[in-house]
Amino acid sequence: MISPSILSADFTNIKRDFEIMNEGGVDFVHVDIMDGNYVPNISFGPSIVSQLRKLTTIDFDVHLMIENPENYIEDFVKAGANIITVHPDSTRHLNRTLNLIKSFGVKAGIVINPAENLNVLEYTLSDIDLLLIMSVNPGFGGQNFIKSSLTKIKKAREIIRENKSNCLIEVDGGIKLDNALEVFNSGADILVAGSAIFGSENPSEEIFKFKELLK
Ligand SMILES: O=C(CO)[C@H](O)[C@H](O)COP(=O)(O)O
Ligand SMILES: [Co+2]
Repeated sequence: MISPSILSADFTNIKRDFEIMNEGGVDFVHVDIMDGNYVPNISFGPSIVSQLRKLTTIDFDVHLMIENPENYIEDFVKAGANIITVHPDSTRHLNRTLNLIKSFGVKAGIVINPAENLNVLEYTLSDIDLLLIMSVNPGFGGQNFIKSSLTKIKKAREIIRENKSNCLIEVDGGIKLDNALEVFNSGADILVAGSAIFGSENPSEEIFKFKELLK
């Protein structure tokens, strides 16, 4: 599955970019929320997300790169999030935050940074619907894919299989047409692609190529 990140979309022409995603039949829209504190960059908040919600019926996969995300879960649910992922080190009581997300009927996930291991899964796997593996350091679009992520994706796939879990693996950062298949074959279910799609001359064609490649 493919989840274009709108971080690299053209916000002066955002309706057009949503039409492209609607027509391209993408599986999710990846929405990156940055607070300038957990990560050294600021993107946008729930009010923008709720405006974007009017432009599509595709599920919003909301990636929270913010401190104390528990304080904003309800706002993002009201804004139209369908999946909410949080970084374990951004929230004091991870189990409580995951339960809070699910209490609104929204899917919950955790995010693993490039230098972090998968140990947190031991006591969270049964509580999550999605594991988001970062293949760049969070904060910016357009960075290079970190190769060691492939080993981590394979390990995560193995843990999920051993535990007979339905948890999906999503991979985020530096995914392009030339590494997408390797990421997919390592065990990813959902690929996030921001600059590869919206930084290209022809985003519709890029979406089509990603879909063809992953068929
Ligand atoms: O979470 C993110 C950055 O923190 C973005 O989702 C990610 O970087 C996507 O952009 P690109 O495909 O250009 O790497
Ligand atoms: Co992201």
